[in-house]
Amino acid sequence: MGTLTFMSPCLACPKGEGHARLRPEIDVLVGRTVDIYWTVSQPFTEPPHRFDESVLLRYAAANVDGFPASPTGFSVSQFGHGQSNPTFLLEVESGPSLKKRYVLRKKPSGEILQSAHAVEREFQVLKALGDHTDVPVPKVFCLCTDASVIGTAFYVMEYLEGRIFLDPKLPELCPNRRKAIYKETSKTLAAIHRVDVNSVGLEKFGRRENYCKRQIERWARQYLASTGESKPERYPKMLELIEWLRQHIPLDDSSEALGPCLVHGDFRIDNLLFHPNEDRVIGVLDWELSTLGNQMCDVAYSSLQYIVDLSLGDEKSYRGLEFTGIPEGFPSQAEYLAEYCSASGKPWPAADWKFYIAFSLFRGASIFAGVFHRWILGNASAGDLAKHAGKAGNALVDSAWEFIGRKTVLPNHPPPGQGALRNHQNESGIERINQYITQGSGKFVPSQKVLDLRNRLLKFMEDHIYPMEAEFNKLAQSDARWTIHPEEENLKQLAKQEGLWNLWLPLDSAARARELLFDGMNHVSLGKDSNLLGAGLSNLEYAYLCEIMGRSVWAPQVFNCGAPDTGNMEVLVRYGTKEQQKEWLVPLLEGHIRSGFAMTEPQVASSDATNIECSIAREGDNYIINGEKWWTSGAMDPRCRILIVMGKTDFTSAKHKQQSMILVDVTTPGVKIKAPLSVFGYDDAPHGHAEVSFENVCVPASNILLGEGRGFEIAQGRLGPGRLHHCMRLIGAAERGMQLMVERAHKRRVFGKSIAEQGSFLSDLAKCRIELEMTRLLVLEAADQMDRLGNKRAQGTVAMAKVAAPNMALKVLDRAIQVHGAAGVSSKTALAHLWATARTLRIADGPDEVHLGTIAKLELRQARL
Ligand SMILES: Cc1cc2nc3c(=O)[nH]c(=O)nc-3n(C[C@H](O)[C@H](O)[C@H](O)COP(=O)(O)OP(=O)(O)OC[C@H]3O[C@@H](n4cnc5c(N)ncnc54)[C@H](O)[C@@H]3O)c2cc1C
Repeated sequence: MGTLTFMSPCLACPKGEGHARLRPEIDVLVGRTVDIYWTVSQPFTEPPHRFDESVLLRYAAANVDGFPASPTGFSVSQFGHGQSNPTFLLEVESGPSLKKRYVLRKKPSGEILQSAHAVEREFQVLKALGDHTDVPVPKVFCLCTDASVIGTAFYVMEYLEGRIFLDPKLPELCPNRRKAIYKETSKTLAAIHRVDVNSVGLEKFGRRENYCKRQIERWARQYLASTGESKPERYPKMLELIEWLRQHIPLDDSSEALGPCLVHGDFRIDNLLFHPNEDRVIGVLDWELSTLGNQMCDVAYSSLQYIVDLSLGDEKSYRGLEFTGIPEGFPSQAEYLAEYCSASGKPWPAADWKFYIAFSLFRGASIFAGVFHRWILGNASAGDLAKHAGKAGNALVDSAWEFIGRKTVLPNHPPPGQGALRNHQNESGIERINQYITQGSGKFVPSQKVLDLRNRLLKFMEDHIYPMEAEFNKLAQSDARWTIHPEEENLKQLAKQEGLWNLWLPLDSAARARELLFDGMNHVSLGKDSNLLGAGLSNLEYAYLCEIMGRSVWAPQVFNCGAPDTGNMEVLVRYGTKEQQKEWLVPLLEGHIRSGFAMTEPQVASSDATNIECSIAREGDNYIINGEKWWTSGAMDPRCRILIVMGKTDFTSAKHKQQSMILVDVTTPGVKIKAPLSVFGYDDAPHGHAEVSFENVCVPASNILLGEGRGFEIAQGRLGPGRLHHCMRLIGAAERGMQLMVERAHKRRVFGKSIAEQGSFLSDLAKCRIELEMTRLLVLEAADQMDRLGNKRAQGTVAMAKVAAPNMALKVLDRAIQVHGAAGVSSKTALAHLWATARTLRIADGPDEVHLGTIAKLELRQARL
């Protein structure tokens, strides 16, 4: 056996160093199999653990299954010094070549704290798990509580051969194996957490409720006992941390509704025994601190290596992998958690992650304080390294405060790819849709290309959009609301670099733009402009992506997929001349400028565009425009440079031939952006919906689009795909509502139960999901029909989607608001703004009644045929 060195105190053990991980460094560091269950280190010599081997032999022969009845040899040796429950290897021979091995674990001799060395509990949990679950644990044979056998209670268990990895960075493994080992680690933890304690007889194994609260008090007491007068100095930040933790205990900590949950209490990679050759766990060890409680504490504890390095030493920063660099092949913290959530079916812990990590660090700091105190007293069994424990403890406290101070600690959702796509999380549907759209084949199963884009988009949202929402909102409510947040422009560049740019541009329109603007050059020859023309997607393909952008009101413009720009660009692509395209379409495609569409007028019912009164009169080589517009979305944006104005060039011709559309540079004299309008109090700064007046505005005649009297024709073209985009985004808005609703329902307790347990909520939630899925299918169908049949023949289905989508989103968001109580109507969540936006789309996208009229007319026409 190799020599033993102290590595790190076990942060779960009340005695700390008494439970220190002792390592056979040679065997393990080179990654070779550690050939015994728990490394044999020292001969059976330690005086406090002496006992009569012959009595033990007799007892074992009578009580241990398969133990040789007449052994020819029997030896006992002790595993690594320092374990809080002394552990021994029993080797028994019953013939020249027949040797059997067992492991015995006992309480320490002498006076002990009963609660700290409860081998009876270890035996109980190992037996329950071994007999009834697939959690890999060594098989236990017998528990002996008769002190006359070896002096204290003990149990005997199976001896397993395998590997223990003592360094969580797994330096001895290649990147692929590291990944596999961590995946297995998270799956094993999930297997423990999935155990139904009632059905395996562990329902009385501990108290579930108020676990964190009790733990905080326990470790706070320990810290106070180890520091202060005539002891090591107290660290004021530790006292503040205790207070912070008391104030931030997660709501579900007191929930009985979650039922009793098994907690390992010391779950970390070096308590797992891996198969000698395969990357799978064959035994979870060290159950001394197992109990019932809050399982997220186990999860956070098992992730601490990302935040801190717990090994003691000189001149250390104690900084974890997030600072020192994540080794190749290693999952990020979010990926590790995603695997765990996927395997356990637990909700994504972003909301309370600060607490759980801070709590684990606090517990560690308290243990280190104890170790340091004992070192000063001269009785630390961790040896000389314990002299660093004081500094290490304070470093953990500093890390906790640094972590608490971070803007974000986890993305709002698990990262796409790996386990997250299979996540059972939240029952929110966000991951459910990932499940069904990524599996098998069928009409609505997107191609691999779309799935790749979708995953990249999801990651972009997690990494860049959700974390910035609060910041963008803050600026939009400040005095500087009509300016652009610099980060928005940075994100646009990033989206462009990542190929998440102009994805809305349909394949056929892109082909036309390529022809006119780039003389038919293909993507490759376009070089740096290669993604200006989108990704060559159909409307159906874009639907899967647009939906994701709809989850945040801030997202679409970052990808240059926001309204009204997409509709305006579509007009320019389809109906613009080469010159018009060069002047306006290119900067729009590049995202350098923005645009507005000015049709609606305050004095006439604008849902019937034949009422429009704005005049566009030809004078020589120019047109003179006079009129009042309102609700010109985007006109307040400082980047807005071009308006497409709808007006009448001939008040006398046929009803649908009077209207024309013309391009107007907003800087043209006579254009007055008068004031922003607000929607339920939201002025949507810096985008805005403006009142605009045109007073003798003179523009070149070449600014007319398609020709005089062609306004209606263009409107039909513009409002096809462009308006379906609203429906796609509304699906995303509703998904966000579902997700927030479910998260809230799990957390919030009313009248003794969580909202998630209230019957009325359950039925409402289910109905929301049904409506959302029906609407999603309708929107996908409409997009598919536009691709296959063209915009005109798809108009009935598009009209249905336009009515169904905002109405569905309103219902879902309204329900989500209700579940949030007063917070739901405030600006504390994204719900109120999403709801307000969805409500406008029952009007802004053409009133429901107009679409219903279209649907009904088609239905009647069909019946006549
Ligand atoms: C947030 C927001 C953004 C907007 N952005 C733009 C923009 O960028 N550019 C732009 O030009 N306009 C924009 N609009 C205006 C929008 O297009 C119009 O509000 C819409 O076309 C309806 O016109 P109206 O407001 O004049 O309502 P009206 O035409 O006066 O209609 C009022 C109501 O009459 C009823 N009605 C209408 N037609 C029928 C029918 N056939 N049968 C039965 N009842 C009917 C409906 O209940 C309808 O809501 C926006 C509006 C909002 C709220």
